[in-house]
Amino acid sequence: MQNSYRVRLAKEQFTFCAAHFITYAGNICEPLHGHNYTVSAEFTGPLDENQYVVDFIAARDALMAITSGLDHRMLLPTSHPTIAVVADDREVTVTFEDRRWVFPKGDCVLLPVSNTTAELLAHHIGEQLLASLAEQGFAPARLEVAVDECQGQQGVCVWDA
Ligand SMILES: Nc1nc2c(c(=O)[nH]1)N=C([C@H](O)[C@H](O)COP(=O)(O)OP(=O)(O)OP(=O)(O)O)CN2
Repeated sequence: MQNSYRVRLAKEQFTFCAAHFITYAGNICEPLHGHNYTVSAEFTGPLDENQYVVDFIAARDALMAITSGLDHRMLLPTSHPTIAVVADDREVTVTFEDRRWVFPKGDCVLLPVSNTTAELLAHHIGEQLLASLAEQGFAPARLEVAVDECQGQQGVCVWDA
C-alpha cells in the first residue's frame, strides 16, 4: 500500500462578501447581486524536511491575503466577450448591450477572467495562491481550489504538476 499526503484549508476566515453578475446562455446577463463566497484549498505532494506538504501558516496567510482583497468589492471580468469594463482614475464604467453601471474605482476588483463564475474565481484565486507560495519555496504537486457561492454550490479548479 502507498501513502500520499494532503493539506486541506477550509476556514471561516476565507469568506469574502462580494458583488458580481455573469452572463449565461449567450446573452442573458444576470442582475447585479452578491454572495458570501467561501474558499477552500487542498494541496497534495511529498513531505518536505519539516514533514509538511505545505506549511499551514504560509498557505493560510497567502489565501487570507487573496480573499481579503476580494472582500466588499464589485468583481468585474476584464476579458468577457460582451461585458466591457473601462477604468479611469476615479471610476469603472461597465456596459453590456444597453445596460451601463458606474462604480467608484476603489470598490472594484478587475479580474483577468471571461466571466465571474465560481469556477473562474477558483482559477484566479488558485493562480494567485500558487504564485505566492512559489515565492516562499512551496510547489505542491497538486492543488484544488473550491469557491462556494452559497453554502453548497461550488466551482472547483484543479492544477496537476
Ligand atoms: N457552474 C456554475 N453555475 C452557475 C454559476 C457559477 O458560477 N457556476 N453562477 C450562477 C449565478 O451567479 C447565480 O448567482 C447563482 O445562482 P443562485 O443559486 O440563484 O444563487 P443565490 O445566491 O441567489 O442562491 P439561492 O439559493 O437562490 O439563495 C448560476 N449558475
